[in-house]
Amino acid sequence: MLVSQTGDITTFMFARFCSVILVAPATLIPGVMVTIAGGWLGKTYLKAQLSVKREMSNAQSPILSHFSAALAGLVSIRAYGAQTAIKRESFVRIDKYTRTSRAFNEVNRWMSVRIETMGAVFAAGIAAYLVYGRTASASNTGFALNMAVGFCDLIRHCIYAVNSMEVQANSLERIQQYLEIEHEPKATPDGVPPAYWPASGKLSVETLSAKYSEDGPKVLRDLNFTIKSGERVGIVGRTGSGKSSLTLALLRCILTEGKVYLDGLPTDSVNLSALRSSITIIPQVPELLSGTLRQNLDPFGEYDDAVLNDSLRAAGLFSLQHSEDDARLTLDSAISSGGGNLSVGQRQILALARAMVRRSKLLILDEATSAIDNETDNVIQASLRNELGKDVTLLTVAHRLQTIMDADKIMVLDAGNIVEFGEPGELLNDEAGLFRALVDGSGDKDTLYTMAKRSG
Ligand SMILES: Nc1ncnc2c1ncn2[C@@H]1O[C@H](COP(=O)(O)OP(=O)(O)OP(=O)(O)O)[C@@H](O)[C@H]1O
Repeated sequence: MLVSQTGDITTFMFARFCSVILVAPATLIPGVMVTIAGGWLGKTYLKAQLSVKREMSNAQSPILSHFSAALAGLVSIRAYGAQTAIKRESFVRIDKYTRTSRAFNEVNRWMSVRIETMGAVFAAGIAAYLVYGRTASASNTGFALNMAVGFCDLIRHCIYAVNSMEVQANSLERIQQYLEIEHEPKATPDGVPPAYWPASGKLSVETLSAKYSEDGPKVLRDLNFTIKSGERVGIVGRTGSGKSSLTLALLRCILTEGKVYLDGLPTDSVNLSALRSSITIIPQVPELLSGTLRQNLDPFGEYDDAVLNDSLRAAGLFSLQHSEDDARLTLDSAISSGGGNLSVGQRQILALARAMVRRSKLLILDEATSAIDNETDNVIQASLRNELGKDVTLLTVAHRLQTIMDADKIMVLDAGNIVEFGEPGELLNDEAGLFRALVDGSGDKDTLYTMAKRSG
């Protein structure tokens, strides 16, 4: 649209210029000079204006983010009496923005003053020439003057139009950059697995390596392991050892090499959407959608309320709330964007309920490191132990060793390698083992040994 607008303005300019030349041919040279001068002014203005505009946009976003952060934290600001500090910071940011926007307006004024002066001199020159020099008729003089004044106005409009085009072309460049972001392969009909898949949670991994980018380092190195259907496996390791990367590799969220078989089917031959809908991952802080709790559990309206309530009960939500509590969660409770009106523990319980509704055979739990109160944590652990089907394989990325001491097996990762994989008691017997070192180094060592003995 801007291109056609610029084209229209140029046509009008040309028509007006020709009209002036027809009445007063001697104005051809001054007219061309005015056009060239206008072009030069426009070029200089564009150069200055683009960088000032960039500064202005850079100064604008901190104000907006500061305002939205202040709005989100209004209660804390009042509670801690931080109004003055927030106001002071707002003024600093507004001052910075005002300085740049003042420079922006001054650049505009610089251009307008010159174009208008040039137009006035041009029109006055033509008027003097037609009245005292060529003595054209009154109607021709009026016509030529009208055209000349409009001509200079059009030069200014043309400069503004080209300028807006340049500014908006920058936004197009940004859109282009987003369009060029690498996409995951699209779902194809060939990769649709049979409807019964996965019938079990058996997981086999052969020489699985993974990295985050083509030229990045390997974060998982040639992992080989098999997990029987229904087994509970705890994944432990020091920070950065590759625990979360392993969960992402199983979901093919990062670049992988090697083979992963879920219920006998190689996952790289399965559609990504089919693969991801058959595995449920409960991240440390689960994301929820804004809507009702029912919509979050069953976004496509496939299950009736009895099934949904059953999953909430099995996940342990009802044991945490009293029936007379007005704030208790029900299927009709409103959930705000991201699940912001629920605690992390409640969100994990809902994510667990979601996994139960979907009857996933492979459940990956990234244990919440953020403070979950003991009662909620116990409820989640009890639900995982007692309510999941016997054929559901559970992988728990553990940050607290207590959670996985009664697991069937423990996988210990170190620098992207599996260094130990076996039953907890067996690993504890290895005095030089990493798992033993982790247990011995933890504050609740005695409890952990007792737990391992009891489950062994
Ligand atoms: N988005 C990423 N891009 C590139 N490298 C990453 C990314 N996330 C993690 N890594 C790297 O992958 C390696 C394994 O990290 P990962 O997050 O899997 O460890 P972790 O064992 O889950 O750690 P933590 O217990 O702290 O969560 C680390 O070396 C880390 O630097």
